[in-house]
Amino acid sequence: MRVGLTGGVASGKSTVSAMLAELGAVVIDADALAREVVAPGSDGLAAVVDVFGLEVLGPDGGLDRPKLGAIVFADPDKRKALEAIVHPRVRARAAEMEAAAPPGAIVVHDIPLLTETGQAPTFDAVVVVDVPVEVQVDRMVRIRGMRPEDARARVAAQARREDRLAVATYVIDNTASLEDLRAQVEQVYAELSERSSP
Ligand SMILES: CC(C)(COP(=O)(O)OP(=O)(O)OC[C@H]1O[C@@H](n2cnc3c(N)ncnc32)[C@H](O)[C@@H]1O)[C@@H](O)C(=O)NCCC(=O)NCCS
Ligand SMILES: Nc1ncnc2c1ncn2[C@@H]1O[C@H](COP(=O)(O)OP(=O)(O)OP(=O)(O)O)[C@@H](O)[C@H]1O
Repeated sequence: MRVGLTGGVASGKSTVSAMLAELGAVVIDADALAREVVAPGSDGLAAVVDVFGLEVLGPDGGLDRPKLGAIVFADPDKRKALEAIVHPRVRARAAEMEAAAPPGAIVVHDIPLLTETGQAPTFDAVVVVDVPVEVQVDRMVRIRGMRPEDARARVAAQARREDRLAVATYVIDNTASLEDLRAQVEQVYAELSERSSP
């Protein structure tokens, strides 16, 4: 069974993914793959340097992610240019990882831009982690130390909350405690397990 997991930035996708993995799901994390495909020495990094120049490299030769983030979250055309490099490579790696999953596994694809990229219909079920924008911004500022304007720029680069909710099979509300979140994740996992082996 193939499950898409999405949510806005800092909504709690990674936290939910970790809980699903503990319960037995095979999780494929698009953000992690997006880092892997531009690792030092990769053709992805060479392609990024071709488009954005050597100034997006740090002193160690790796990608200066905060610097590239400041560029692409201020300019939609530049963001699209970066996505055109990263997304095809992420999808190829995700397909390889899915092919290597054990038969019968519940495979969860954690994809921040699942709604934006129109991938919802390709999954058997879509789980959306939902919080209001103010909670997203608060977590980015308070926990990650981002400037409020940078946090809002990231939110603005993503689908609206109602567009994500429109593609959800299951909605997980992550405005309360982690215990409350875990209880909802367990419930969703039980329902996915039932659907995958009725
Ligand atoms: C711009 C980059 C270098 C900034 O790196 P940084 O380490 O600060 O952020 P990280 O990659 O950990 O992403 C954190 C979150 O930002 C949001 N985000 C990332 N890229 C995008 C994007 N293109 N559009 C909207 N939101 C995005 C997502 O919610 C993601 O979960 C990086 O996000 C990137 O390479 N983005 C383009 C690839 C992409 O679209 N990734 C997202 C899913 S594959
Ligand atoms: N219910 C909660 N209560 C308090 N803090 C939470 C809760 N859920 C998640 N967090 C914290 O909020 C931050 C964002 O969560 P997480 O990293 O899981 O989000 P994400 O959606 O994966 O983010 P990104 O889009 O940047 O990849 C983390 O520091 C996490 O520990």
